[in-house]
Amino acid sequence: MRLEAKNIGFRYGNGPWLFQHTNLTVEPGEIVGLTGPSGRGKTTFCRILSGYEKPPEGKVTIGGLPIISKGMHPVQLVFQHPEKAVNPRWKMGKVLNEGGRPDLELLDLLGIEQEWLTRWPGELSGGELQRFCVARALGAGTRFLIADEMTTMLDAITQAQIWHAVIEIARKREMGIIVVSHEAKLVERLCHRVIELH
Ligand SMILES: Nc1ncnc2c1ncn2[C@@H]1O[C@H](COP(=O)(O)OP(=O)(O)OP(=O)(O)O)[C@@H](O)[C@H]1O
Repeated sequence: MRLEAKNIGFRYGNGPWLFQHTNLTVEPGEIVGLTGPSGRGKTTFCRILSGYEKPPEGKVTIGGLPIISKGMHPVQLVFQHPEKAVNPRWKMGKVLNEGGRPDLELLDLLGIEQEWLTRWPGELSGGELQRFCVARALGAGTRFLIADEMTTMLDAITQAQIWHAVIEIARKREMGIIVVSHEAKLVERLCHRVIELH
């Protein structure tokens, strides 16, 4: 089931068009890099793909069908700031369960410790918190993951561990990934192909 964005046009309110006639196809199991200068609309495009924004022009489909808005979205977005992505009043066990029953192998691959599940978000480091956001995004129903500067604020070792886990799971499940990053080396290393938003 491929993810397709066809003829997408978007602008905020009555502002100028950020992009128009934009197309993207990602196959299951494919890893695609999305690059472009700052402010060009990469994050906005990712938000459209994952259902947070409805484009005034064009459509997004999976397997040729529009995405149903009930339940967990099959296109999951993980962005740079994990502290903005979790409810500060929920302990981590509950945060994790938002993505469905956690996959123990995945938690292990991501280096999530059992003891962290009883902590509040504010009691974890940024890197520890981001591991939870990744685990939550990789629920059983996820077909495509969008990593929008997902590991940008992390040290090289944590970055490598998270990507190793994500790639491993993606390979097993034939999940597609879109990688948005300003780190050219990371994009080059991870992706089968790279497209530029312009
Ligand atoms: N809610 C909003 N209302 C109005 N304009 C917005 C809104 N969100 C983003 N923008 C504008 O849309 C443009 C594209 O932003 P976006 O975050 O998608 O770009 P980007 O390519 O991801 O940038 P970066 O690489 O710096 O993260 C920017 O000029 C931004 O100021």
